[in-house]
Amino acid sequence: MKILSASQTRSADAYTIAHEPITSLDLMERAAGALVHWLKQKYTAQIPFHIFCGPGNNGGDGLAAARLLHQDGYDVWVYLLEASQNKSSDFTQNLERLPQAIPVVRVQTEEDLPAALPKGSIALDSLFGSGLSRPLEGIYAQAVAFLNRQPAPVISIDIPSGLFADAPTPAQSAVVQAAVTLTFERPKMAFLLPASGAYAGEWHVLPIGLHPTFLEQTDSPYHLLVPQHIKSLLRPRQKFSHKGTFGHALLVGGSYGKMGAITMSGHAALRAGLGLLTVQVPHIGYTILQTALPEAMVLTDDHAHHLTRFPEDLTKYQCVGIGPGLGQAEASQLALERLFQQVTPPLVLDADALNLVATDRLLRQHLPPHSILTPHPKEFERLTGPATDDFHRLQLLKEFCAQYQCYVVLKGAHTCIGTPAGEFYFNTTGNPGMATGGTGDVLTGILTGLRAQGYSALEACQLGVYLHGLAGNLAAQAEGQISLIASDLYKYLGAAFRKASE
Ligand SMILES: NC(=O)C1=CN([C@@H]2O[C@H](COP(=O)(O)OP(=O)(O)OC[C@H]3O[C@@H](n4cnc5c(N)ncnc54)[C@H](O)[C@@H]3O)[C@@H](O)[C@H]2O)[C@@H](O)CC1
Ligand SMILES: [K+]
Repeated sequence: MKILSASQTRSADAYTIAHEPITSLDLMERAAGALVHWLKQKYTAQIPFHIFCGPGNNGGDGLAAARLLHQDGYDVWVYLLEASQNKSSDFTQNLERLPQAIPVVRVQTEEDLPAALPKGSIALDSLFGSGLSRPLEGIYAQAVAFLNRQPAPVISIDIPSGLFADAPTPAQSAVVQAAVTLTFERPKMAFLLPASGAYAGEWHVLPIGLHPTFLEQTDSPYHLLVPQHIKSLLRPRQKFSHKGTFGHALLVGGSYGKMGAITMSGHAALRAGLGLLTVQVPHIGYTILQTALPEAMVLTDDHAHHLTRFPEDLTKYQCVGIGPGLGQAEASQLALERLFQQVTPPLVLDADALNLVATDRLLRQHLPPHSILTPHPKEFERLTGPATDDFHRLQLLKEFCAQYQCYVVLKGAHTCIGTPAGEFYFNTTGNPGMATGGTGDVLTGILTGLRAQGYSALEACQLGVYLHGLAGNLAAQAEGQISLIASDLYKYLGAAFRKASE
């Protein structure tokens, strides 16, 4: 699903108004209807709503929602913050339509704000939406501070007020901290990035029927991974297939004290549907692997504690995953240099393999094209240098993927896949329970297992990050987020495949 910029959203609104056709006022009514429908599912008419409206169309949404909630028997208070002279016409018309019975407080100075919102009420934030053009100041910033002080949960309409939809919001800006954001048609970029995403709280997308032709014809490099797309990628198993049909992967890693990492990758690769798995570990890992992962074949390095060479013949493997628990011994670096100068099967590089690539110019120069790299933000920074903000990091991601013709899975709450073509795919599954050691090793295993089965690099990345997060969600449902550990992810991977194919 494409993610639109604020200006593309404005164009989508305008196109819908012109081509559906529908008046702008009626489109706002549809948006308010979707909001109120959502609110009514969640809150009974015993819950009072305090609605803070700004001067633009976001404020207009709030006013229309106030009227609809009032009609449905809810107690509603409206606070008007219209210091700006540029009131939108839909705002003005919705103000005229507001029933007399709704109390309206005109807020010009901080003193006009109530001491506090009554216990048990909900605040709706419709101060500013995607039309925000500069950080909030004066009474608007004071209203934001007021809302953020309230114990009442704040529900932001479209976007938390003060947050820029698709540009960095300057530090120290006044931004509403929403418990929930109800956003129209598409999530905003800001929700997906670490510095801004937390302001949106739990966000929900409310479709408002923007014109499908516009959505189809508009290009965006930013995409969201959604269940329908994932389902379309999954290949069902054919009756006469055999283990050779599903690929043979090699996983390379493990070092003294870090054999668990490569063992977990192995479990995950197999649970991802892989036909055959060989794991290469330092000598010390032989018994560990044969015991902990009986389904895998094991090759041992001559060295007891770390990698010094790759197998001579790599042609029998459809993918090689390198890195979990690898360590950064000089001999391992040299082995990697030799590997990169050969023709290799598709590679998945993680953890110390990435750290070695980051510090060794020769490795970077010879990075085989179409490799998949899976850095977390710190590892990514080692590869590209520091980013000044989340949007700059996306720019660095784009440049890195283009320069090295690789796929980068930048891990985070919304893991982002960067491609050589300059596209970005944000994941929608996963939870904070997965912030625990070893979950990255599991992802490497899943990606290696999928790639070896013949999924393209992009397909493997999309399926891999989505299923990894979905397994995390299913594990958290059963075990809770706090107790979730990395091995739960491959334990629930089968359930994730089942759910994704429903
Ligand atoms: N017909 C449409 O176009 C629809 C618009 N919708 C709503 O409209 C919103 C966008 O509306 P607008 O474009 O009117 O934008 P906003 O409601 O976000 O506000 C824009 C107004 O605020 C002013 N402004 C911007 N930054 C300011 C600041 N820091 N301090 C003071 N004033 C500032 C602008 O000059 C403009 O007058 C969306 O977020 C959504 O909530 C929805 O009703 C769906 C349909
Ligand atoms: K808002």
